[in-house]
Amino acid sequence: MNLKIAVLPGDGIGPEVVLQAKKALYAISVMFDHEFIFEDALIGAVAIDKTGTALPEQTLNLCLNTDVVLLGTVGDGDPKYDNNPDAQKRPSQAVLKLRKELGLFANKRPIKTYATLMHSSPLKREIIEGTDFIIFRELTGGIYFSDKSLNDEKNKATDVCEYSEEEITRITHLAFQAAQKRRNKVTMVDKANVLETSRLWRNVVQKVAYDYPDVELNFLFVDTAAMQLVLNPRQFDVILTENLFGDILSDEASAITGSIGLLASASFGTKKALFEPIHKSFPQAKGKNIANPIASIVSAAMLLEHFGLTEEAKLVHEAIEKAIEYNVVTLDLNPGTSFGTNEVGEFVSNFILNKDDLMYFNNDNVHIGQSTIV
Ligand SMILES: NC(=O)C1=CN([C@@H]2O[C@H](COP(=O)(O)OP(=O)(O)OC[C@H]3O[C@@H](n4cnc5c(N)ncnc54)[C@H](O)[C@@H]3O)[C@@H](O)[C@H]2O)C=CC1
Ligand SMILES: CC(C)CC(=O)C(=O)O
Ligand SMILES: [Mg+2]
Repeated sequence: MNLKIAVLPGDGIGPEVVLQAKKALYAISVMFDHEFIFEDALIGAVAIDKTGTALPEQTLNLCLNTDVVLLGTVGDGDPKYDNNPDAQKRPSQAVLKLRKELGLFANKRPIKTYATLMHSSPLKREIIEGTDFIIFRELTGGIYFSDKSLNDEKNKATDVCEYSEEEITRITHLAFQAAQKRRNKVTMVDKANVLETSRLWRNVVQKVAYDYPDVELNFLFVDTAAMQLVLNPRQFDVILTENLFGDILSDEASAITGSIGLLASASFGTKKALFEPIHKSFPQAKGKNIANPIASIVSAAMLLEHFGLTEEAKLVHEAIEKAIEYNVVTLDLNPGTSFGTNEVGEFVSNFILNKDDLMYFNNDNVHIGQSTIV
């Protein structure tokens, strides 16, 4: 398959982790005889410094004219970016604008525990073992996108939350269809005891649910859902929710798996698809070779799945599982590790390339080169 991939490394750890995803994709293209053409473009603080805007026209055009987008992370940590009164000069705004322009109304975030990583989560093994669910987050509506204002005295601000039936309906169908391929259960998360938008969500979701009689639907208030996520995460199959709640709950859910550095997301909708880690730019780790690249590499696997390259995606997941199994992991998963971002990425791409001359040693100094793995 020929694929033209727009790569937006961004800021902070973005360039380091996205490089590992690119290496994995390149290795896949070699092994499966695909042609993947990568083209890098600017986004975020680096784009502001070089062009004066967080999402340059050139970047947007590239994304609109390629098959798919691989995004790193944006945001530099310097408040001069995040607090800039001009929205065009805020890195997060670039991500929102990109989502809107590419029609990415659905965001899929799988949360799954790795059998060999139970010790990395602060939660008890008996609670988290076997957790496997997906958060379907609405991505181009709600409070992040509606009207905002600050009065002249700068002592009163508003963020309006708005949703239409159409916006709710289209993602609800996708969530139910996903549930049909899994364990046939959708949990809709809202705050319908307080919010008008949540009451609309409930009505619309209930209406759509008639088309999927084989799928069980239940509702949870978001505060209860936040508690249930850490008390009994195995109860969930597909969580369907609005933009803000999905953003917050997915970061919380990462604690179940052991690190936010493990979780990736796929965004799709009316035009293009985009793949990125769920974490942000972790500016404190920039350039230190300590960021976990697995979330970004999983996002590459999700990209492959999106194009029907199932075997290829499986191999990427297998490589990641091997890295974890052999403790070739970063600091967030093993405080005594001798491996960094690059080494984990190298392990994964070498595994894909089936190299038999690896000279990796795990933390117990046991040789774990490819020849001993397969
Ligand atoms: N999509 C994006 O890239 C977005 C980025 N931002 C920006 O990101 C910056 C940082 O935000 P934070 O709230 O600190 O969140 P963050 O996700 O960057 O980091 C929070 C914590 O998560 C952990 N972490 C995150 N990624 C990791 C990785 N790959 N490996 C290991 N540990 C990891 C670290 O312990 C870190 O201290 C801010 O400047 C913010 O504006 C904001 C919105 C969207
Ligand atoms: C721009 C933000 C809403 C990004 C974010 O935190 C996310 O999508 O997880
Ligand atoms: Mg977030």
